[in-house]
Amino acid sequence: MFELSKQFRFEAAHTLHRVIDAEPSRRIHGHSYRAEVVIRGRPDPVTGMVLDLGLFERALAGARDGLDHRLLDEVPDLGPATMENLAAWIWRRLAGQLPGLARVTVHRDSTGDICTCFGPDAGSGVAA
Ligand SMILES: Nc1nc2c(c(=O)[nH]1)N=C([C@H](O)[C@H](O)COP(=O)(O)OP(=O)(O)OP(=O)(O)O)CN2
Ligand SMILES: [Zn+2]
Repeated sequence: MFELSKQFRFEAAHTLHRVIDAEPSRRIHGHSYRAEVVIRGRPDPVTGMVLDLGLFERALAGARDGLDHRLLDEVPDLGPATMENLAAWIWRRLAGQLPGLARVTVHRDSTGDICTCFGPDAGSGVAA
């Protein structure tokens, strides 16, 4: 069994309702995100590939386009623009296109924040 992964970066703005740091979080502000997508499978005996990385990249491009340079509050079906919901949104977006999808991890490198989604029921309050 193999794991094959690919990453993409996106820049996005959001607001959040929080108990702490409430006022600055409510204002529109931006973050740099990095998403890592992992699929699990066995290499095809003819091609030697779990999945052609070019096809992998094409699938990720659609998800990236839905998030990059967006106001995340306005992204359909995302819900509150947390890292948890971003990981779940990317999962839902890719699940139909990437057989063997195993996990989606969203990183905010500037603050060391990392969130991993392992399946479709991981979102909060948004129907899968
Ligand atoms: N469980 C979660 N908690 C928080 C999330 C989240 O997605 N899941 N997100 C936030 C906010 O995005 C918040 O803006 C992060 O705030 P903070 O850690 O203070 O980092 P900065 O805004 O200072 O980050 P910079 O990129 O350095 O500006 C909070 N909690
Ligand atoms: Zn934020």
